[in-house]
Amino acid sequence: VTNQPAHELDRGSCVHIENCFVPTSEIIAVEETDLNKKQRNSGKWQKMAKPHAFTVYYVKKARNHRWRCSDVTFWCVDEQLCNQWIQALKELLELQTRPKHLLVYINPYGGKRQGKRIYEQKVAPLFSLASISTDVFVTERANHAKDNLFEVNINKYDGVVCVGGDGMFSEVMHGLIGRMQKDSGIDQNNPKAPLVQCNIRIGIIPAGSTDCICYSTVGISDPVTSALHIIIGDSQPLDVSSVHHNNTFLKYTVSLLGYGFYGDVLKDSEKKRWMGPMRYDYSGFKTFLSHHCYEGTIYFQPAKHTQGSPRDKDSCRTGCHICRQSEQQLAEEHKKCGLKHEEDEEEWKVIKGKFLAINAVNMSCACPRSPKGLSPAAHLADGSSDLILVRKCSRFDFLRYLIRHTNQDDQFDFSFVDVYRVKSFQFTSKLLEDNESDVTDIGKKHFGQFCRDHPACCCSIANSTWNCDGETLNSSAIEVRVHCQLMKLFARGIEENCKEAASNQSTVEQLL
Ligand SMILES: Nc1ncnc2c1ncn2[C@@H]1O[C@H](COP(=O)(O)OP(=O)(O)OP(=O)(O)O)[C@@H](O)[C@H]1O
Ligand SMILES: CCCCCCCCCCCCC/C=C/[C@@H](O)[C@H](CO)NC(C)=O
Ligand SMILES: [Ca+2]
Repeated sequence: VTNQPAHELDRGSCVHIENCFVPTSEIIAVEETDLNKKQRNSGKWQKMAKPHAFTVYYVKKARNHRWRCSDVTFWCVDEQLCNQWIQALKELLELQTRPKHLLVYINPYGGKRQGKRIYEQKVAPLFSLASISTDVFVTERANHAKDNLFEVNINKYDGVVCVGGDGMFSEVMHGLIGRMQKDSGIDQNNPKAPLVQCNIRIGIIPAGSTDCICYSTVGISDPVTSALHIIIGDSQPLDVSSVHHNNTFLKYTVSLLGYGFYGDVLKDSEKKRWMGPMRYDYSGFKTFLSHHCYEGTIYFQPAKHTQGSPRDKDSCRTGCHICRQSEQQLAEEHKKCGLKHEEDEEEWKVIKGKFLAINAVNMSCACPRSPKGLSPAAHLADGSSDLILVRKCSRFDFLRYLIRHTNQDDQFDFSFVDVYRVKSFQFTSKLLEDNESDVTDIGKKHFGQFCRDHPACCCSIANSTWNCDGETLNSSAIEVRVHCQLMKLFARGIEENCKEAASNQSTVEQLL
């Protein structure tokens, strides 16, 4: 089957499986084959007196970023040669930085309530094949996983896996980032505190209703694909934004922080959890009909460090050069600025108005309902967020905007939609400004009399709610700051030319 001697394999090798090349980084496991179980179906080998065999399990890439575990068995007459191959391949796998011991949190109530079954039937057998040991924790209440992460001996683990949706991921992320800051003596309530990076990776096994974080970082929401990314030890850095109000930490967000439409949809849908994922369609329709707009003021600092723009045609893909450059650029800026906090002196822009939706997204927010996402050119790890402002418009125009989430047309090509790439922003609702609460501190600091110079207008009915990665957040004044690459996932971003790779591979399969 192969003409390469076992001792010639090195770290970057590919195993040549007939016409199919598998990078060693994508081998899942190598096992001696139990010949009693394995049927010797190839005529050539049936004639062997005492055959020996080993099986290589590897990642097979299918269409639309879907990965599957495939295997091929190598037969051999020489026992010693067979053992040499097994040994050499196992040594190669040892050289890969892969997780060996994982902490798994399962939300049994996320999505269609299938989390436990999905983990037990689809994921646990793969972990066991890859010799990964696990401590599994099925949550009994909301915040159970988060609280537990403050107590466990985290250093025992090479990663944390969450089985659930975006809300469950958010919980685990809060536990990990919070734990990291606590252990390092960082005060999360200080919005300007330089947060400590979280080097322990999180793997997401999608079992929620939207699974937007999984979809946007892997390209598909599929439990087996995600399990394989975890097994081979992929790594994808991720920007995280912190949300504060008056020097009080509220939440972190990695996908959507949305006020107005998406906040209202979430708030209404929480009452309908019994409907499962359908609740978003029901509440989406209801919220669309209500057509509420909200008045407020947004201050933002444009992200000057990054070369990209939200209107770019190219999207963030595996090994993205924009993310790499932004990381370097930010590191240089931090070195130069030192303790000077120059960020504060940088330009702030202000926008006042009536909005149907204010969406800040750290990633595209692609999901099965919206395959390109809310901002198709947003980057996973460039230290910026795309701030999308949908101004008051007719129901018909808003519907046209929503429909563009689901097709190929440019969703920013509307006179009532503005989009900015930012590194921080602040929002204050008009209601709060009028009440002259403490929150005006935020605005006054940068713009003094600005708000009072513009008399009140007629639109505000009540405040909306924030949709923060699928969790509700009630604050009508917030301060948001993007922390570049604060954490890492077991993922590799979305791969380019996936369709081509998949069709090449299927040709190979036909040849085998
Ligand atoms: N055992 C539990 N009982 C009740 N709620 C839980 C439990 N474990 C976790 N949760 C909470 O359930 C909420 C929603 O879970 P999850 O995100 O997994 O599903 P979802 O909301 O259906 O999916 P999505 O966020 O993708 O729309 C999270 O806020 C999480 O904190
Ligand atoms: C009539 C056409 C309607 C089209 C509606 C398109 C809907 C696209 C939905 C995109 C949501 C992406 C943002 C993700 C948000 C998640 O954080 C959150 C929790 O999982 N999900 C929702 C729905 O708020
Ligand atoms: Ca980003």
